[in-house]
Amino acid sequence: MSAPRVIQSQPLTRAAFAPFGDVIETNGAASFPINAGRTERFHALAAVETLGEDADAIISIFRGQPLEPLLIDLMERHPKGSQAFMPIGNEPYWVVVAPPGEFDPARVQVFYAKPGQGVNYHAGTWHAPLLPVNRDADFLVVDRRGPGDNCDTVDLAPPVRPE
Ligand SMILES: NC(=O)N[C@@H](O)C(=O)O
Ligand code: NI
Repeated sequence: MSAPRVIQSQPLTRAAFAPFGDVIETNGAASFPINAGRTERFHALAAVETLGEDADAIISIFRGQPLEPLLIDLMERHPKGSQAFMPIGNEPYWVVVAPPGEFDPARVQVFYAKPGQGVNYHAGTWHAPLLPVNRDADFLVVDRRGPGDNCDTVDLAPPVRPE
């Protein structure tokens, strides 16, 4: 395997992540009271895309493992639907993305997602598969179920090492 390309991570913010999808967090989000004021609703932080006939949205739990050695050599995209990851515990994770369209390795960016921060990849956004930083971690995942192939992959060479 060729020498890795180290990419410095950046904080996950709505503005920086906008070309790739949505950040699902309460920080900086509007809310309104419901349930007679006993609950705050942080409404519509992201929308679910399920393109094509007979497609629907499903909710799963992914138990992800860190990658050792931390070398990302594959990226994927889901052209027919969005994919959201919300950490269930308190573990940070790497978010490695590139804009939709033809994959351009020069446009790969790395975000460091803190506990409490979820992401919703828009349909077609290139991303590395789920990648906790330190230890196994569970995530609530909302994505598309439906006909047709919804996962394109591309090799990443040289591999990327987030930092
Ligand atoms: N394959 C699968 O369901 N998971 C990936 O899409 C991922 O982004 O982790
Ligand atoms: Ni995915």
